[in-house]
Amino acid sequence: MRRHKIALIPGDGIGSDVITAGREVLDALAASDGGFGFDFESFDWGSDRYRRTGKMMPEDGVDTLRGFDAIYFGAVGDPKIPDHITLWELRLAICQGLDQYANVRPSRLLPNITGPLRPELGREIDWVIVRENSEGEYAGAGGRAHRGLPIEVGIDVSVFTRTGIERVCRFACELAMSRPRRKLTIVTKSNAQRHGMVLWDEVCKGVIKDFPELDVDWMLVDAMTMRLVLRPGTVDTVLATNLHADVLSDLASALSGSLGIGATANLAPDRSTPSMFEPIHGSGFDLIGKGIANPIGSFWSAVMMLEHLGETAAAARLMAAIEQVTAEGTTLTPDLGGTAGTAEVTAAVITALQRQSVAAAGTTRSVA
Ligand SMILES: NC(=O)C1=CN([C@@H]2O[C@H](COP(=O)(O)OP(=O)(O)OC[C@H]3O[C@@H](n4cnc5c(N)ncnc54)[C@H](O)[C@@H]3O)[C@@H](O)[C@H]2O)C=CC1
Ligand SMILES: CC(=O)C(=O)O
Ligand SMILES: [K+]
Ligand SMILES: [Mn+2]
Repeated sequence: MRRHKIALIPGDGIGSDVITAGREVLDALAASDGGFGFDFESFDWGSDRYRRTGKMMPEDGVDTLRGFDAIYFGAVGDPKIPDHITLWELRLAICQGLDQYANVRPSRLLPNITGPLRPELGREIDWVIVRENSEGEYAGAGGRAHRGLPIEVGIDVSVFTRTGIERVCRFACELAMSRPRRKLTIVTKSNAQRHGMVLWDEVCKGVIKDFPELDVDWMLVDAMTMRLVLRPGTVDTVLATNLHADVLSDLASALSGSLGIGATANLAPDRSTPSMFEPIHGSGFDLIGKGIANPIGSFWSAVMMLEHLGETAAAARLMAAIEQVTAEGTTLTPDLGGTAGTAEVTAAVITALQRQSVAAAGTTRSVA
């Protein structure tokens, strides 16, 4: 039997709810498949640990993760601890430490879900956003000085390197080429940001020469928000910087129904380090302890993890089960207009998995 060694990092708030749910679904999937299994190891890294020890994770946390096939992550963030501490000491420490430079975020309307767009426009959403995940605006370069004085200053420096742009652009081109429309939109703000963003455009112009069949267009990020809303069908694969794609992907997720649906793969494409899979949302301060967080984003992220692990048939089965639950429409969380809790949606997906035949799963579409 194939065994996959998975590090579970539920983290904070609703991250913990949706990873508990995701693990249940993955266990049910493995049990009904019979060909593979998971060796899960759960880590208590996050804000409670920070309160106890002063650290979000141990000093050698990133090295501990190197021994796993993949990481399944919830969310980080606590109402009582500054967000920049929690994010930088856990999620960004892992993504940067393991050089997971390609963040992949698919969006489409799941069956029977009505997003905020008019139905004929909403149905056109079928996007994958590729977010540069190692540098750019979130490189962490900068500093503060003269604290508390009138001359106090805070500086964040965006860092764009030829290597960083080149590798993520090549990744996005290959991903776009693997999709039927072979279409890539490259997003920057190279009118106002005249150094790093101009380098971005120049490097990408060089990379796309290796992909003559790819249909490439260029957008400034402000206009891109307009295009996602008004002409969703003209967009397929999108490449953008760390900050721009962070913002665009929350918009994309909301346009496809809810922030609770969006899925992410933080990929280390050369596979020399493990990749990390998580819903795009955060720890959901307003939902903590209510048991109503939508687990679909974490399930869809599990689909991406299964694909990465080579379990493509199981990935298709899980996606089909998610789609069956949204299609039925009777067991949805409040963000999608329903009244169910996280546990009920989880149970519904497990029931759908148990009912489906492996043959039927072979006809479902893949994630990206
Ligand atoms: N990758 C990560 O771990 C991320 C962490 N954060 C952190 O999370 C904390 C809260 O940040 P916010 O900006 O409020 O973003 P958030 O994503 O936690 O929540 C934004 C809104 O979306 C809703 N929402 C999010 N996930 C949902 C789900 N599964 N089901 C239903 N509704 C859902 C929330 O109720 C809230 O109204 C902060 O500490 C922030 O730094 C934010 C984004 C990503
Ligand atoms: C931190 C954050 O917003 C994200 O990973 O999307
Ligand atoms: K998350
Ligand atoms: Mn985000």
